[in-house]
Amino acid sequence: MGMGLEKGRLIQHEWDVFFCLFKQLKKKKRRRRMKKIAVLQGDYIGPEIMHAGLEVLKLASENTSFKYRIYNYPFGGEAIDRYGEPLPEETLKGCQDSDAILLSAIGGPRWDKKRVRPETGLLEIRKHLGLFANIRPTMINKVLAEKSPIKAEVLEGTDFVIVRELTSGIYFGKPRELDAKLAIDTSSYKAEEVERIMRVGFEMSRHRKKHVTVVDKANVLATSKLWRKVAEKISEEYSDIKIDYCYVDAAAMKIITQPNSFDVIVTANLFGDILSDEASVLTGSLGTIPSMSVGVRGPSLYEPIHGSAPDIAGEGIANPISMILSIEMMLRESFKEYEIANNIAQAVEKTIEKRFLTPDLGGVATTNQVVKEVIKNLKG
Ligand SMILES: NC(=O)c1ccc[n+]([C@@H]2O[C@H](COP(=O)([O-])OP(=O)(O)OC[C@H]3O[C@@H](n4cnc5c(N)ncnc54)[C@H](O)[C@@H]3O)[C@@H](O)[C@H]2O)c1
Ligand SMILES: CC(C)[C@H](C(=O)O)[C@@H](O)C(=O)O
Ligand SMILES: [Mg+2]
Repeated sequence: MGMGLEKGRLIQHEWDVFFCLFKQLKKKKRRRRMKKIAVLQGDYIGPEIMHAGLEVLKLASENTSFKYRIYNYPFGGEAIDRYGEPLPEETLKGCQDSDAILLSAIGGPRWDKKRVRPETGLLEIRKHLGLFANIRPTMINKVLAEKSPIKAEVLEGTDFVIVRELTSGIYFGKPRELDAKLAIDTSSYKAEEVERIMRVGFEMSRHRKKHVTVVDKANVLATSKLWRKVAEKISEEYSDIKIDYCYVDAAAMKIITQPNSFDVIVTANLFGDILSDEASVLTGSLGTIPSMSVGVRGPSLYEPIHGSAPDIAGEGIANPISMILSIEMMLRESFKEYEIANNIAQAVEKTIEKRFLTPDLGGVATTNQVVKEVIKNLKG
């Protein structure tokens, strides 16, 4: 019996080793698997900057072990024209089935008076994929500081991130009504929605300057009062991190006058939308800021914070940096491809230093010239 047991143990042990190796092999294979990237090229300048970003991705990934395949799907205005809706089933399924999603920008005057707007598709995809946290970094380098309308000494040391709640608040609250005499929007937040976005903010801050600022309107709004209550509770779990509070009107002023006083700003959907466009002024242009939207599970979505810039579409002068840096974020966060991401980041930095700048940054370069320069500056 003893022997049998021993033998059994041995066999069991061999199986364990075998399964362990098998699992490791599978894991390796999974890591090496061709990644699926869903691409939503969007409207107006959307296709121009997406093309630019994908060129950089292609060249930066060449001769590396990172393999990917692009799947293009109709979305936004383009999808309304073809299918009558901004988020067709095929697009949603393709995105759900991907490893990461790249979006440029949608919308524009062409659809402003249509029954359905492209922007509805954007809200739908965020909701369907549960992308509740939108991360919008503001980083400044020397050249961008020169281009900024804000004084260099004010900008000194600025490096903050806006953590914007993305699937609730006034964007999604019910009732929503509109008739000739009355319009209603509803702002609502559940404590659990506030709690999870707070945790994202605190976790991020842990790897940064350990300072969270909750931006709200708690002197007036019930939702903001709940935000503060939840923030206070969660902050007890993060005793190493400093927390403070700022009303949104004052925050709008401080972002311009004391931008280096922030590390991680956690805020509601609408406040985050407005403050992040404002923060882009610090960097000299809206065309420089990337973003990432993450959920509990499933693929994350990467997109510039700006819109489809109809006023410059077709001129070949859109700034591609926001799109290129969104791709850099994707490589880092979804694929852990730090080397390729770092290579792209340094190539963008060099391109800016060498003053290859589009007109929004006071330069004369075209989108293509910037892209060519970024590619030239890639190492290896
Ligand atoms: N995520 C998105 O897809 C998204 C985001 C914001 C706005 N929109 C939509 O975009 C459309 C246009 O909106 P808008 O004009 O208010 O805002 P916008 O962000 O498109 O443009 C605002 C200003 O910034 C400039 N700009 C923006 N991106 C630029 C870039 N990469 N390079 C150079 N200049 C750039 C534009 O030329 C314009 O002068 C609207 O339909 C809006 O709803 C979409
Ligand atoms: C187009 C619009 C719906 C969108 C938003 O308000 O979230 C945009 O402004 C953004 O910042 O991504
Ligand atoms: Mg916006």
